[in-house]
Amino acid sequence: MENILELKNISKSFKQYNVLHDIDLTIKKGDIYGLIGKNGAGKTTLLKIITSLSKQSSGTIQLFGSHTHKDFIHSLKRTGSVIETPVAYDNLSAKENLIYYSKLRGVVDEKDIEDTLKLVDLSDVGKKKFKHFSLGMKQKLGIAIALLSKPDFLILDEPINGLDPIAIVEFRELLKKLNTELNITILISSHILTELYHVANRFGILNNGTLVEEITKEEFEKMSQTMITLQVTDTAKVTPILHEHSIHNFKIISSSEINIYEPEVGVSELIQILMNEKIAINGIYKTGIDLENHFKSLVDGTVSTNKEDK
Ligand SMILES: Nc1ncnc2c1ncn2[C@@H]1O[C@H](COP(=O)(O)OP(=O)(O)OP(=O)(O)O)[C@@H](O)[C@H]1O
Repeated sequence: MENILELKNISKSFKQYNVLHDIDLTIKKGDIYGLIGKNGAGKTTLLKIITSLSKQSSGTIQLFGSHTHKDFIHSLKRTGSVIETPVAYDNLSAKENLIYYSKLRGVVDEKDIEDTLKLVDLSDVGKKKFKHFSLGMKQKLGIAIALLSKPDFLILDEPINGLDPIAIVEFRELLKKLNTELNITILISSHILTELYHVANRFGILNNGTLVEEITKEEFEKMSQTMITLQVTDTAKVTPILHEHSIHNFKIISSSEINIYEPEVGVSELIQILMNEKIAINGIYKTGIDLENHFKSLVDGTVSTNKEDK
């Protein structure tokens, strides 16, 4: 499938302070890609680099397959973005703002403006000025402005931040509509994991400027059904044994607990392997893991599991 965006070894430093480290990230056509990271992880910095609002210290960006800087700048025309807070004129209504921005961008079709207002569900807000909009309405207008140039790729920085539950649901529906009906590929950042889980099909987890994992929703769902938690006296003795049996996909949670993510390995098989090696098992169970716990395990090295579920 066509790659919309390909980042290779993107790093960014502000003076001596390294904010992004060797980011490799790929977004495919049709993706809703959720970039997850705690406050300060580097999400905005990365999105600014992708949209050319900031320059990387090193590394390459390919947008719509661009090979030269000129191609890249040209490809940016196919990209719409709302970075940080949505910007519009306080004393203008939704429609007046769209008319203003459409003139600025050379889009003159009045019907486009009406269609865009309808698409983001702002047709009925009349003469209400932007400064009196709710945060959800402001986010919608920000997207509407970005949509005026009919982008193939939309980049949204923390659009869910601060929205009330109803606005979140509406927002999710809007993103799905843009993705499925208008074939717009979307990159959306957030620290609200569960909200991205409902809307994204692929996730990149950013921690302290490093992309610690890229995972599809499908892979995650498979993994979440197949995690085995193993409790032993000393995990250091167990890890070489796991490797010897071709079990490589695991995470050491503490000196006494390991999570194993190998769909092919069953609990009884694992018990047999450990018994043969004379390892005492203090506990072993299949457990569910949700995106939030997975995120915690990657960024803090801690996972809380619901042991009642076994
Ligand atoms: N212009 C700058 N000069 C120096 N440091 C900066 C600059 N811009 C960002 N940083 C630092 O880079 C780090 C990452 O910031 P960034 O805004 O990208 O994080 P974020 O993941 O978007 O967080 P948030 O959700 O809080 O916006 C932070 O420690 C921030 O202080």
